[in-house]
Amino acid sequence: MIDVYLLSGFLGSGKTSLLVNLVDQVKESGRQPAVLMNEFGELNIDSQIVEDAGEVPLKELLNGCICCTGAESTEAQLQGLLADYPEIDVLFIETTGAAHPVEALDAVYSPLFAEKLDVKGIVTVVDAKRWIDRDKLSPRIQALFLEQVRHAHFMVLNKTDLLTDNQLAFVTMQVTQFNSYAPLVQTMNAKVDFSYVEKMVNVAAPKQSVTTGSGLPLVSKVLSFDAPINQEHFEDWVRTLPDSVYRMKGYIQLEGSRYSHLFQYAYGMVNWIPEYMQIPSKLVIIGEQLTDIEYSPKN
Ligand SMILES: Nc1nc2c(ncn2[C@@H]2O[C@H](COP(=O)(O)OP(=O)(O)OP(=O)(O)O)[C@@H](O)[C@H]2O)c(=O)[nH]1
Repeated sequence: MIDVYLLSGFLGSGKTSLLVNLVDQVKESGRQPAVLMNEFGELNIDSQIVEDAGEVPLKELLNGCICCTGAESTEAQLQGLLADYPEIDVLFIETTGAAHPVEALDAVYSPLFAEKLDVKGIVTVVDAKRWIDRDKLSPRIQALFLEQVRHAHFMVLNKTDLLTDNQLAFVTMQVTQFNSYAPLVQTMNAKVDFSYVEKMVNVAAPKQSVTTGSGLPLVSKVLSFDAPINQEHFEDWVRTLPDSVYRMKGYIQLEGSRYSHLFQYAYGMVNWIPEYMQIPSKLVIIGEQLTDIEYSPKN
């Protein structure tokens, strides 16, 4: 399994600095890192910085973010990366500062990778200076900034050099109140010990009955099905699910169909798209508190 970390954080918070640091540390530990990054616009400055850091497999998604270029495009990029570099140990995915962490996670939780990727969690870089000035952001951007903090499994409170001791104590208290389950480190230039991140992400994310990824509040769970599924019965089950299920997707073999269907669920809506091949039936669920969620096929 490849350990996967999503690096989230507001524009300019220090994600690229963190990425370069972590990639170096993974290499020093004798493991093979890889990077998937995306940015707005054609000019990709960040990937240049990472390439300069040495031989690291890298895929980039230009023209849009991981969420709006579509999960399919990310899936294709990931598939390409995994095929080209079978020896990857740790994969970092830098999301654009404008990405909502749930959507960024969504892109990596593909049923195609359920057995290959171990999504460890979201590491959010919080710009300490920006936190103080966040009232100056527009309401929509402010909400995104807070969502990135709320969904973190590990927080890097960066740019601490720009704050007084009092301000730093105050910001740290506020941020940890806002997200009280994720460990936090205070940094300059996003310098953090990767072995500490690895250890603490696991502490913050106790393994439940999940196959890939884990953590609070966002968790994922994979259900596998051996026999074809009755569509009506399945959709009835979907309607019984709690609001804490945000997103589901999977390849499902339906009764009466020769090939699999791609199943998508978001915001209460279901969507089925026929595929032209048989793919093992697996459903990836993303949400909060999923331990009790199981599907019992129609007898
Ligand atoms: N003062 C100060 N500046 C920092 C710190 N960390 C990063 N910076 C600077 O902040 C700027 C943005 O850093 P990046 O690492 O590129 O941040 P990013 O989140 O990848 O930025 P985007 O790609 O725009 O989203 C750079 O000019 C860094 O040198 C810090 O701890 N203190």
